[in-house]
Amino acid sequence: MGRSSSLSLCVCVCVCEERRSSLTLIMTSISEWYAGKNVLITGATGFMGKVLMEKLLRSCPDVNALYILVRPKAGQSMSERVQDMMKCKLFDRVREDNPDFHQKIIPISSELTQPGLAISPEDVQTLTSCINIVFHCAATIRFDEPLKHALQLNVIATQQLLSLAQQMQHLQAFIHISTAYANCNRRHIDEVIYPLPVEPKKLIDSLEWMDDSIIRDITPHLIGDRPNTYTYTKALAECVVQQESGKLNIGIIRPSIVGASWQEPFPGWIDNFNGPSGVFIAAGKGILRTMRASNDAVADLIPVDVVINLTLAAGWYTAVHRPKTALVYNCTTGGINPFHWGEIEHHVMSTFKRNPLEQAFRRPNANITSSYLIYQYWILVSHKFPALIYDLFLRLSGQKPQMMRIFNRLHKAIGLLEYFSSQDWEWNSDNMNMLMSQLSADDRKTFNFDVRQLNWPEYIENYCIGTKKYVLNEDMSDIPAARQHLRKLRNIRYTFNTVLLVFIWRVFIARSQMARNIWYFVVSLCYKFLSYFRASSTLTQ
Ligand SMILES: CCCCC/C=C\C/C=C\CCCCCCCC(=O)SCCNC(=O)CCNC(=O)[C@H](O)C(C)(C)COP(=O)(O)OP(=O)(O)OC[C@H]1O[C@@H](n2cnc3c(N)ncnc32)[C@H](O)[C@@H]1OP(=O)(O)O
Ligand SMILES: NC(=O)C1=CN([C@@H]2O[C@H](COP(=O)(O)OP(=O)(O)OC[C@H]3O[C@@H](n4cnc5c(N)ncnc54)[C@H](OP(=O)(O)O)[C@@H]3O)[C@@H](O)[C@H]2O)C=CC1
Repeated sequence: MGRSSSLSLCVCVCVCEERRSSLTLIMTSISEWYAGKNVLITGATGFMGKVLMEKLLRSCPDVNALYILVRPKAGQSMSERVQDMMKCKLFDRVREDNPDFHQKIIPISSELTQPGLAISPEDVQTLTSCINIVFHCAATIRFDEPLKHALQLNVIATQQLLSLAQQMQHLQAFIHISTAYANCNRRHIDEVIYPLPVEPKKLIDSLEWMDDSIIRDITPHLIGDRPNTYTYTKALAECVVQQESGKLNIGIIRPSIVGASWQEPFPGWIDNFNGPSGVFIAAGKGILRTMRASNDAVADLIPVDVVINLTLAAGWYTAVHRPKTALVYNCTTGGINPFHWGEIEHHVMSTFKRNPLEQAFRRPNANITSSYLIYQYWILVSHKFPALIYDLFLRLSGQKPQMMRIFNRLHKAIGLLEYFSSQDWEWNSDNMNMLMSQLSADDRKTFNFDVRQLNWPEYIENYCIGTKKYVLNEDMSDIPAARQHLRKLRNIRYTFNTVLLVFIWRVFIARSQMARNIWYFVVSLCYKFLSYFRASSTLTQ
């Protein structure tokens, strides 16, 4: 064989080998791909971070290690926080499968708002030499965060993490968690990174030297037609990811309103008051009686397990296919399986009537309205008036009044949410569909993000029960006592209404002949109506 033919054979063998190995790589299942991998997660102590860790440990049991960036908080050291977190009920299934699962979790001390993310040089060395994939979940999700802090965490920390990722020798994918509302100033949102009128780097440089009061003054001008600093800084973060991605393989996940789990690790898992959860709880406790929302607007809730399954699948796809530019995945339900706020209200109320929360303030009975005047009326009659009476009762019984304070906080919270519950958006979800089509039948089951199968009434019921069990730590066996409490509240209401009626009668009606005539007229009209309906129903029987 001549030199040239042996060379071409060698090239051919190499090409075939390369093709085979890339084919094998493409054919590997998601959990096979994660086998042996070292994963870096930010925001692991948060709602989504915990579900992400749980799913990785449970469905990708051969993953090598999860490196998590954690800070000490509320008097607890980093290790105490991680130990506490691993005791959480969320990890019950993982614990059952592998009681030593904690050995795979390697906490790294980090404060994301500090230079270099406050990671020690030894830890930087470890991370840069072993990490294969990064999931960046950490963020401040508060709607009222001062711009400087939101920028520090949501944008500058992302920039710093990207620069750390650039140094990682074996990194195959960087997945950034954004929000579907990053571009909520648009009605139709494609899976693209939209440019902003301001250059993120210039903004970061300018805000650095500015006084807090000046920043507060210019914040409304900067955020423009976005409702808060959260959505604005998440949009800036996307631009930073695009600009600073260099040679990294990037995926951006944009979930809408992340709610309790649909199926995994069990239905209804939720551990916070964010977004709709706080509203559901406040309504279930009988505190919230009204909220501004449009009955017909799409409630774009997305279960947390769906978001996490899509995120893990996107990690696999990004590493294996290495798309040339960052792929954005709008992770929403509205365009695929729409459900509306009016329907949510109905199912939430019905669930809490059947499964009441303990020690409710009043019987659950909330109504949403899009009318400002009706909303203000109900705020006065159903929130402020009962709060005043209750605080008066507390004062008279020697206790500290608290209800008005609770309502003021509630009004602030629902005021910040109403932007999202009063209008519709249209998200394109081509990349989510494309990703689904790339999965094997088994992966589609294990990492299910097909929201067409979501049964909303069942999901909302599990969500509400989840808030009761996992957020409020209430026992389902106490439901009879909670029902008894609601009956007591009903009797108090009947008594109160009767006393009020007698009072109105004594003060206004009994003193004037004309009021008495009107009163008798109304009563006789009601009586005639009742007799008419009784007679007509007897005839039809
Ligand atoms: C029954 C009919 C229902 C019909 C449904 C109608 C409408 C649906 C409602 C909402 C839909 C819109 C959701 C939009 C989400 C957009 C999607 C995103 O991108 S995700 C990010 C979501 N982010 C949030 O949701 C954060 C919003 N929260 C805040 O910004 C702040 O928490 C705050 C509301 C401004 C309150 O700040 P404050 O300083 O006053 O309090 P804290 O946050 O420090 O909390 C103190 C304490 O209270 C608990 N808490 C917080 N929120 C609530 C709440 N809503 N209800 C009850 N309790 C709440 C909190 O856990 C703290 O407790 P503790 O001190 O024990 O830790
Ligand atoms: N929840 C939702 O409805 C939606 C969320 N998202 C996005 O998903 C991601 C995760 O959200 P979610 O889990 O709900 O948020 P959480 O508020 O539950 O979690 C936030 C995480 O970020 C960490 N973090 C915050 N500040 C710092 C800091 N200075 N240094 C280190 N870590 C910090 C928190 O750590 P610590 O425990 O120490 O505070 C926590 O682990 C975010 O990027 C958010 O924008 C997008 C759409 C909807």
